[in-house]
Amino acid sequence: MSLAVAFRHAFPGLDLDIAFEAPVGVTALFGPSGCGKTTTINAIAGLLRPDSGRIALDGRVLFDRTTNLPPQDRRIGYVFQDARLFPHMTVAQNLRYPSRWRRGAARDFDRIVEMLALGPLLSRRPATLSGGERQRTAIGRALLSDPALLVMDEPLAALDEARKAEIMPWLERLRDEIRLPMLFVSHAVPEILRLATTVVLIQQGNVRGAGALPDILADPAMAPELGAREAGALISCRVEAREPDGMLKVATAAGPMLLQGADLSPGKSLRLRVLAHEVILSRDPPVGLSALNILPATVTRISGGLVQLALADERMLAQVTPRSVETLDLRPGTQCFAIIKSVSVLPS
Ligand SMILES: Nc1ncnc2c1ncn2[C@@H]1O[C@H](COP(=O)(O)OP(=O)(O)OP(=O)(O)O)[C@@H](O)[C@H]1O
Repeated sequence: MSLAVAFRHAFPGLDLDIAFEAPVGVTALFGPSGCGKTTTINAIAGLLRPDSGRIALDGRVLFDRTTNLPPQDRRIGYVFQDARLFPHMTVAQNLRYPSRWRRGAARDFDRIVEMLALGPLLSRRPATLSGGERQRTAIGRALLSDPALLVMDEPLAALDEARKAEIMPWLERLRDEIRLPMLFVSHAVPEILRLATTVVLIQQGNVRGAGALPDILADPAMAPELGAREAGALISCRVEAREPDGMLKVATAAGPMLLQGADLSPGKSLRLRVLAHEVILSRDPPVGLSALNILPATVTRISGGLVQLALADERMLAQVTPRSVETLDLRPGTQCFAIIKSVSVLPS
């Protein structure tokens, strides 16, 4: 199951040339305001007819030279920034609305109500719900239309931080339990770090980069698109043991690491966020340092003040000055040590 998108479209001020694939999981469309994210979504949903191209969902052509399916025949569930529920209907009636003509809808209804914990809300009207509850209802309604693709256009943008935190676990559950490609338009790097499996970076109507989230994060050429402060890698690990001093020992492909303060039990899988400005490089094994996490690494790329490192199967970024690159004589293939000052833990 996947979505394949390739289209061109010319607006007076912007030529769009967009191509990417969205597999099962959450594909984040990320880019500055006006880069073409909504236009891309509209082309996929059938709300805009591109000048040329081909858009196919599970091999089913939605748009090409001879085909242009109307939106209602595309099997796309749409979740907007504002939930757009019918105000005069209860939550149950809103949820049932798209499935009125569909077989098997009753079975799906119970499953989706359970998954999104909508049971206690079923008899309420939208005006009495919180923003997060409204969005959960909108997601449930979109899923009950039996979509082959779920499109979420900045679904958290209208929510305050507390409501965002409330709905995030439901979006994660959706990602992990529903085997669908999902497009997620967002400006917010923290949302993308938590939710996305695939990232498509769009700039001025063009795809600047697309790929699995860890690969995009560890690509020095992509760092400027995400914002310099956000440059850094995402590393998978498993909790091994709680040390006598309370520190947590975790196993990564690059070697063991120690974390402070995380309240997690052995066996749990985690993702560690290692920001480029928290990594220092040394050519020799460092001694007498307070940093606990020092891992052997090989330089793979240097670009724009960022050094990409290979640590076994993992990639990491270190922010260094041109002077340090010269002094340490760093180049692809250089063996060195990555001294990691701090990491943050993301739920896996
Ligand atoms: N109907 C239209 N007619 C002419 N130009 C348009 C039209 N729709 C969009 N554009 C142009 O395409 C550009 C991209 O618009 P789009 O809404 O896709 O951007 P976006 O990345 O979704 O932005 P934002 O994050 O602000 O929502 C706009 O800046 C605008 O110049």
